[in-house]
Amino acid sequence: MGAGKTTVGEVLAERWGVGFRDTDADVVAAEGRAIADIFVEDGEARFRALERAAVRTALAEHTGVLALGGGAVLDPDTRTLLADHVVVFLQVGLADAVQRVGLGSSRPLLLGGVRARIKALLDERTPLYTELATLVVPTDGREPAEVAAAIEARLEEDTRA
Ligand SMILES: Nc1ncnc2c1ncn2[C@@H]1O[C@H](COP(=O)(O)OP(=O)(O)O)[C@@H](O)[C@H]1O
Ligand SMILES: O=C(O)C1=C[C@@H](OP(=O)(O)O)[C@@H](O)[C@H](O)C1
Ligand SMILES: [Mg+2]
Repeated sequence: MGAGKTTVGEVLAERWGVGFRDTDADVVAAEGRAIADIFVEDGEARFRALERAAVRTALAEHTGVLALGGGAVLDPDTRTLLADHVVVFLQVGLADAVQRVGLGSSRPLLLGGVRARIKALLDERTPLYTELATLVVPTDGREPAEVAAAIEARLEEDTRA
């Protein structure tokens, strides 16, 4: 949340001339309602099930850049689905994340104290992100285009190695 997955994913896809897809947008399109509404009306578990299905479908039919939601990897089946893919973990510190997401209410898990909620989510999820990532890229103090360029450079280094 606020790491820049959606923003940097779009920049990267444009840079590479490939398609971009975001599982949050896929869930919203399939359900015809906002993510915040899904959380309020049906709960987080239902959202995770919809998200798991969206990740499965996107990985099967999409060949470009795919952005996931920040909590997607909480689902064990989703983690398994990611096993053979290049997975980039966009690292963000508390201060930059808070600044980026502001006080917008479109992220239901941030309701009730943005700073404290982001800290709790970062503490809880960072071990999972690190475990799943094939590439870890810091984003603090970097513009989305710089982050996209850093991902590209690191992937090229890996290809040469
Ligand atoms: N590297 C960055 N520097 C500054 N702002 C950023 C950066 N990456 C994303 N943003 C901004 O932060 C907000 C959240 O970005 P977003 O791409 O939706 O993150 P995520 O998909 O990881 O939640 C957006 O307003 C976006 O413009
Ligand atoms: O961290 C999370 O659990 C969530 C992150 C959101 O996506 P972004 O990480 O793209 O904001 C979205 O999937 C939903 O609000 C839940
Ligand atoms: Mg996003």
